[in-house]
Amino acid sequence: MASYTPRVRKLYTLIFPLGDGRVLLGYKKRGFGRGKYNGFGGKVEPGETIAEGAIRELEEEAGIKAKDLPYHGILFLEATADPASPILEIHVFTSTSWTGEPMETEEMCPEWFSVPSNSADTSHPPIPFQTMWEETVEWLPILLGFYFPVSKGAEKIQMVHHASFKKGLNPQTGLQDIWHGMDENFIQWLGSDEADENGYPGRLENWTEEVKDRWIEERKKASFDA
Ligand SMILES: COc1nc(N)nc2c1ncn2[C@H]1C[C@H](O)[C@@H](COP(=O)(O)OP(=O)(O)OP(=O)(O)O)O1
Repeated sequence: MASYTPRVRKLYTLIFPLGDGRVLLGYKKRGFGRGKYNGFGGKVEPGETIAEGAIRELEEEAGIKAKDLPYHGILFLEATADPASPILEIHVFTSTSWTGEPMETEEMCPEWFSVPSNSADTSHPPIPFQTMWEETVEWLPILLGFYFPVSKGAEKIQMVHHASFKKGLNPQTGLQDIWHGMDENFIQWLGSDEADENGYPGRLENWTEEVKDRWIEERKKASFDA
């Protein structure tokens, strides 16, 4: 029987704190993604769970400690220009309850933005999609759009998203940057207790490493063959 060798992946977390009709984003002041707005997160450290890593990073970056942590999805990000590089596996959460007040830290400057919905708090500016990672623009409106009108059971909405990036000149920095432009991109929304017709579990909690790799490879092949 052929043995299964998992692909190298780096684990990251990403949290979007939510208020009534508003979302807290962080302006990244240094390092990877500097100059962009994003959720709060970072690498999962050895010995901690993904949820523990998410809570720690939110506190380090925004000064608040999450009391709830609905799980929404996984982003698989890959550099097309560098096939040997690991896949970034980013686990996405929201949070609606925390202790402390958002505050600027060495890494991030937190700011509230209005989410377009019936209950939107219009005292904040609209989400600055033009200064966010381009793959985030694909799924964040759907995630927030689902979340706000449907408060009951909203924590069940989940997604998997694969995006690959090509090398090029980054117009923002003027440098060669493998994350410069999005190449292939496919997204699947989950929300069922049943597996789909291809056998993929309807809940992310049930996705094994092997299932994740198979899903990515099948989607890539389908997009190549199309
Ligand atoms: C390129 O596409 C990305 N899109 C989005 N939305 N988020 C991304 C993308 N690539 C990375 N991220 C997220 C994942 C993490 O939340 C941060 C990066 O974390 P960082 O490299 O700053 O990790 P830390 O552990 O905080 O690093 P240091 O403490 O060593 O600065 O961005």
